[in-house]
Parts: sequence; C-alpha cells; structure tokens
Amino acid sequence: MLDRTVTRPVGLTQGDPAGIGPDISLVAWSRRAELAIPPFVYIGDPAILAQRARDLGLDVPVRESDAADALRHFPDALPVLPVPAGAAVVAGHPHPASASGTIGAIEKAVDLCFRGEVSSVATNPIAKSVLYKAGFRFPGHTEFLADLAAKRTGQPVLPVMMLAGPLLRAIPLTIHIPLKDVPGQITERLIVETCRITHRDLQERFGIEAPRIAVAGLNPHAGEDGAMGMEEIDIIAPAIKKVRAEGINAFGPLPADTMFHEQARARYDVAVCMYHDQALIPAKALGFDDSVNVTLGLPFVRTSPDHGTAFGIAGQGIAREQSLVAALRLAADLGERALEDKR
Ligand SMILES: NC(=O)C1=CN([C@@H]2O[C@H](COP(=O)(O)OP(=O)(O)OC[C@H]3O[C@@H](n4cnc5c(N)ncnc54)[C@H](O)[C@@H]3O)[C@@H](O)[C@H]2O)C=CC1
Ligand SMILES: NCC(=O)COP(=O)(O)O
Repeated sequence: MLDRTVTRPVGLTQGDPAGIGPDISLVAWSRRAELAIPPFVYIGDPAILAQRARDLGLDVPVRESDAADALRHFPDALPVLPVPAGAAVVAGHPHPASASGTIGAIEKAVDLCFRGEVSSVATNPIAKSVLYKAGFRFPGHTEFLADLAAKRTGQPVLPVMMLAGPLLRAIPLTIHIPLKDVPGQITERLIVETCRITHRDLQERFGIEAPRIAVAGLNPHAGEDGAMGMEEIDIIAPAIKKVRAEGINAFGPLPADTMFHEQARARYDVAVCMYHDQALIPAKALGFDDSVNVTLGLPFVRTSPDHGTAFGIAGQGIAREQSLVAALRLAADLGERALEDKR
C-alpha cells in the first residue's frame, strides 16, 4: 500500500500489444480496490485494450483520457491515453507493423514524465527481436530510455538496470550483449560509474542510508587468484578500491556461485553482477512474481515487471499480474517521493 499522497497517475505503456501487457494491465485495474493499486494511465491503443478485455471476459470500461484527467477516471474506468498500434493485433502473434505504436507509447510516457503530468513511467514488456525487425536500434527499454533522457537533458546518461525483489536486488553491469562480448565490456570506469549511480539512487530513491554493494567476480571462484582469469585482479578489484576511497561501501569481487544464498544476501543491499544472466537468474529464481525491473541513473522513475511478453499465454487469461502490480506500486512510490523532493 502506498503511504504517500498520490498527486499524479503512473504512465503505463502498453508494451507489445500481442503480448501479455494488455492482459495484466486489465487485471491490475480490475483488482485496483482490493490491492490498493496506484492510479495509472495506460498509454497505448484503446481499441486493442477493449478487444482484449472482451476476449478475456473482463468487464473493464476503457475510457480515453489525457493524463490530467486520469486520476478522476481511474475509480470507474481504465483511462487510456491513445497511441494507435498502427496495425491489427492478434494476441500471441507479434508483428513488426505494431512497432511504431509500441515505441510511440514509450516516447509519450517519457514526455509526460518530463512535463510532470505523470509521476513515473512503468513499462509493459516489449519483444526486442520484433522491434529490431522494424528498425529499432536500441537493445531494450533501458538503453532507449537513457537515450531519450540524454536528448531531453543534454547530459550523458548511464542507465543501470536493477532487478528489485523482496529477497534480492541485483544489477547486471553489462546488459543486453552477447556473452562472448562481456569480458571486453567490463572496464574499471563502467564498474566505478555503476557503483556511484547505485550508491546515489539507493540512498536518494530507496532511502537506504549507507548502501552495501556486493560486487561479483566474472570467473569461477572470482578468478582463484588469477588461475582462472585475470579480470578480478586487473579490473574489478581496482574499481572497488577506487569507489571505497570515495566512501562507497562496495566490496568483492565475490565468487558468484556463493553470493546468493540466504546468509550471503544478508550482508548486502544490492549485488552488482558482471553480466545479464549472472544477475537475472538469481533475481527471477528468488522472486519471479514479485520482482521489479527498475532503471537507475535516469532523471525520472521507470519500472517494469521482471518478465517478458509471454506470447505463448497472451489473451488466455492465465498471465499473473503480480510483477506488474509491484512495478506500479514502486513507480508510484518512487515517483511521488521524487516530486515531494522537488517541492
Ligand atoms: N521489460 C521487458 O520489456 C522485457 C522483455 N522481454 C522480452 O520478452 C520476450 C519473451 O521472453 P522470454 O524469455 O520468453 O520471457 P518471458 O518472461 O516472456 O516468459 C518466460 C516464461 O514465463 C512465463 N511467464 C512470463 N510472464 C508471466 C506472467 N506474468 N504470468 C505467468 N507466466 C508468465 C511465460 O509464459 C514463459 O513460460 C523476449 O522477446 C524478450 O526480449 C523479456 C524480459 C523483460
Ligand atoms: N531481461 C531483462 C530485459 O530484457 C528487460 O530489458 P528492458 O527492456 O527493461 O531494457
């Protein structure tokens, strides 16, 4: 339950309209009172959303609205700020023809956030490969949002992906790149910058006074004193030393295979991992239904469910809405906190 006054809706993007984004958004709205879900405005195609409600047998009035009126509509209708999908959509059958609508909804949400019309952005899942076929040149939301923010502010933005659940917060240092490219992308500078952003955002956004940052090694046994790889000695340890000198409580490099059990997790607030699956496997294994993907380092709040488009179950009424609900709650909480801090 949100213990802050809600002054703005969360801007919720539709994601890939053939995925489960529409399904779980409809269910979240249906359960708004029971679960005390913060008000949101859905940014996407109202006709597709209304059709999905009919397909799922959900009695959800879909009402076109701008962001300003969404708080007023939310109690009795699901407010939708229209961004047409640009193509016919069949649940479970993604098509690149809908990419422009998917991308347009994300751009619109960011614009509304910069204008102060929504408190924050929550994104429903997109299928990267579908967008790539339509010419999208960013690996995922994370990098796209950083680019939109950099263009808007004129400042470079390093986005930091964090999976946050009740049992674990985990960050992949490198994100959407092939595994073979990971060692080449691990630099002292990237680790230092990631630790700085993590430290600052856990303090300022999450209210953790002195965040404890555990840094994973790359190689088995964190390199076993160089016998199984040199990245720990050459790059990771020097980066940790540098940020510690700045007063950041980072430590490691830790062997990744032994840093996620219960007692190990009690020693840190967040784990900085070297690559996508090193962070996301423990995060999803420990909390697939209630973890949230939150992007640190942006000048606005962005969250997302931790799962993907799940095309195989879209339109079937079996997608679980919990991770989206957690993402909406976190977006509203962090977004309203940021607005309070500005006042
Ligand atoms: N934030 C985002 O935009 C994300 C997007 N993706 C994209 O999603 C697409 C599919 O990725 P996958 O690896 O198949 O992961 P996925 O998370 O879509 O599905 C993995 C498995 O979990 C199930 N599942 C996922 N969410 C569920 C839910 N809410 N309720 C019940 N079951 C659920 C699916 O049916 C499937 O069996 C990819 O194109 C990927 O790029 C993946 C992760 C995050
Ligand atoms: N596996 C996480 C994921 O793909 C989410 O990426 P993003 O679209 O939030 O950048």
